[in-house]
Amino acid sequence: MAAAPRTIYDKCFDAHVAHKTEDGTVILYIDRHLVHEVTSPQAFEGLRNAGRKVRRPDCTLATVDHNIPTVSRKSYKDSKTFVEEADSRTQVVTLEDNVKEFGLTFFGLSDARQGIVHIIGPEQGFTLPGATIVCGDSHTSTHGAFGALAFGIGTSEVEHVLATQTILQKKAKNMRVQVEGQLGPGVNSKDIILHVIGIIGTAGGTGAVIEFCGSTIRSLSMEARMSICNMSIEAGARAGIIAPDDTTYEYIKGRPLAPKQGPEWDAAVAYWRSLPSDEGAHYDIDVQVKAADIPPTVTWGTSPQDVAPITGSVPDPKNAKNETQAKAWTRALEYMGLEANTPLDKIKIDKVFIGSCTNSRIEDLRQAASILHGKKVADGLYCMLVPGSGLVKKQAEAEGLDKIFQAAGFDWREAGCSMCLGMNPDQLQPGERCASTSNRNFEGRQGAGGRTHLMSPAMAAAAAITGYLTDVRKLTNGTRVGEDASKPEYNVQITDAKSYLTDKPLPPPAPLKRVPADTDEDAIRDVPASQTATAGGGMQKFTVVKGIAAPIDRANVDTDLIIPKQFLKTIKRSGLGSAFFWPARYDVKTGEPLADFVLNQAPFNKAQILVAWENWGCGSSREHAAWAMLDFGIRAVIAPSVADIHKTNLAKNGIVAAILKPEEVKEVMEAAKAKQEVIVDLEQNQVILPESSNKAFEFHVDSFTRHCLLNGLDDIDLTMEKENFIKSFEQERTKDTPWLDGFGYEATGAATKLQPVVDAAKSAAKKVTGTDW
Ligand SMILES: CC(C)[C@H](C(=O)O)[C@@H](O)C(=O)O
Ligand code: SF4
Repeated sequence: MAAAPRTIYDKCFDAHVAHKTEDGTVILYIDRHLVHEVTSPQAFEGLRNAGRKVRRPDCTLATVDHNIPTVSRKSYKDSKTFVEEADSRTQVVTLEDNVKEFGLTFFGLSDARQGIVHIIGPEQGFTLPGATIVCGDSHTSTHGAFGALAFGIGTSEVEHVLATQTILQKKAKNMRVQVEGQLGPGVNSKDIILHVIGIIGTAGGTGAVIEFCGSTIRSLSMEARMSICNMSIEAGARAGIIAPDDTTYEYIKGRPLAPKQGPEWDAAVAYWRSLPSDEGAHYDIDVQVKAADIPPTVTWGTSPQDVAPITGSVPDPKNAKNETQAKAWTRALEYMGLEANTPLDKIKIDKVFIGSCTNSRIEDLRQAASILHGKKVADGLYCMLVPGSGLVKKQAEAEGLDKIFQAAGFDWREAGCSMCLGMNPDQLQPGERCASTSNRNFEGRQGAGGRTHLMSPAMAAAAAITGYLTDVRKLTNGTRVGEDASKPEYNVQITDAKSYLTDKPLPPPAPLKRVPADTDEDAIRDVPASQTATAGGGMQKFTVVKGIAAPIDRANVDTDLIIPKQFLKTIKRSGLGSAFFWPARYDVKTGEPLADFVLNQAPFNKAQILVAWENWGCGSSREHAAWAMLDFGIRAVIAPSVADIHKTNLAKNGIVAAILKPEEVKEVMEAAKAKQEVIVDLEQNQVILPESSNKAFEFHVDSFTRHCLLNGLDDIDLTMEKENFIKSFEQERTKDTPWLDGFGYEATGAATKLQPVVDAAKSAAKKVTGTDW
């Protein structure tokens, strides 16, 4: 019998199964692991505490991006003196130490290849079709543009990948978003993805991998495709993926970490050509979009689904489809300082940010420059341009784009995440409004009290010129913007991105013996090592929890709200309870607790359970959200749906996500509001309302997660029990896809040489027995 047709997701997933248990839990082999400073310190600490090594340093690439200043690096000597903020410095220096100790390839602040983790992977050819790619960062979905299975993970999973080069997964649903036809003038890939999120909502892709296809997607460049997959996470999806084609291969060819030209390249391309979905493959969810229906799009509210055509107006809560939406819109309008029915192009802005892993590549910069050339930004506006990597910056300077931006009045910065989330000093002040090319418009995202409108680089450039949200078509007389690279409307020389990749690679870091605590290390870190050590893995058992449940009467609570960026700068897991729900719990300006917020009121300030509406924990992969909840005392969340990455993070920390039907959540919410106790019983798989005649609602937790929760098990140990499967998978991988093995950077003059694969067996973790799952 012929094999059933498969999607590209099915193929990538199936090709990486190292082991599968009866309940469908898979040990999925990971080909590529990207690491940054925010989500890795606790993972390395966990490895260190357990005496484990990094299993595949050759498949791991680290950089600093979130915390770093974007001011000129001319005076850079070392990070200890360059990064001024103490807690940011601690994270940067901790990663520098960790890459040395564990022997990983690292692009630090003195390296032109440093940049946002999702920019540098593709740039270096580290990102390849058919590969599994993870990073402790939700926008890992970006790499799906190459036909890779790429997704964000939490810090416990980062530790799992570092130790085992695998991750525990269950198969997701297949979803297809097909976009057909030609885009109108002034419309580009950012508009496509904002429009799609507007249609399906921020929970639309929950539990699914979205394949983007259709003639519109095929016609896009790799960089435009990356912007689309990047924001799949804003659509709630586990990953986004686009089948590779000649555009993909052309982009990859010649990059430092790509398979080398010759038989290796030919074999790789032959394999990649087998990846696109088979005719007749099954999709659980299908969405069709006409390119002609997509206008230049902006967001008006505090969720990426709050989108509208720039020709439209701020919506009126009176027209909301239900009460929950009306409440959410009212709240969003209040936060954004907007009146219902205001035309969008009458909204005045204070700042413009062009950057982020969504839109800081060379084509994004060219797009913005093609609008800005010969123009000036509006009076009183602060505008910043933050290239995605040192190499993007170099290329832009060679093309003269920096001159265009600077002449227009933009601040030309160094590479990093910058004001996308403001973990560094680049932030909005309370009440400031920003036209931004980033991906999240959550409350406080770009600075406490700041207001974000998401849009494309062309639209952000148009807003910079007028000082208002602006329809870019008005500035271009309806012509297509920056599309004909052979006849640029501005006087710059378009260059080839790959010519910037020929720098002499830096040597890989030499292994470092860890310095004893309380010597030099304490001086660097501001916090003595003795106070920063955290136990790796290890979680409390969960059987039954009975207690007060706090009613969080909101949908789409994002992890930026559960714990905002300023608390992510820790290298510990503990002590975050006071930061839990900070933006809602405290006055942004005075830091005083807000008496009317439920978690500040007795008895809810002692709640062990939360009840919320759909899509709890959407957005960022920060496991800090789970740590903050745990530290506050929360052991269970009851909701109609919980976002994928966050759900895993909860489980890794012994917190149960009890998913109930909306009408059941309604009853629990009412009981919670009445201050009645609620029981979450994992042994019986039931939520019980003891004060309502023991009314019970069934919930389901997959059997492996349930087993770990009931027994408080460390899943790294469990995975290492199956190490023989991982080893044989690695042997097969070396035979079938040899280009995925063993190349890091090695200083051999100007050339990059393949490095042998490390002996993974030697780094095997200690063995445990007596568990069976
Ligand atoms: C810091 C990191 C966990 C986070 C993410 O996962 O997305 C960040 O990149 C963000 O954009 O909020
Ligand atoms: S979304 Fe922003 S903060 Fe997160 S990785 Fe991308 S640029 Fe960095």
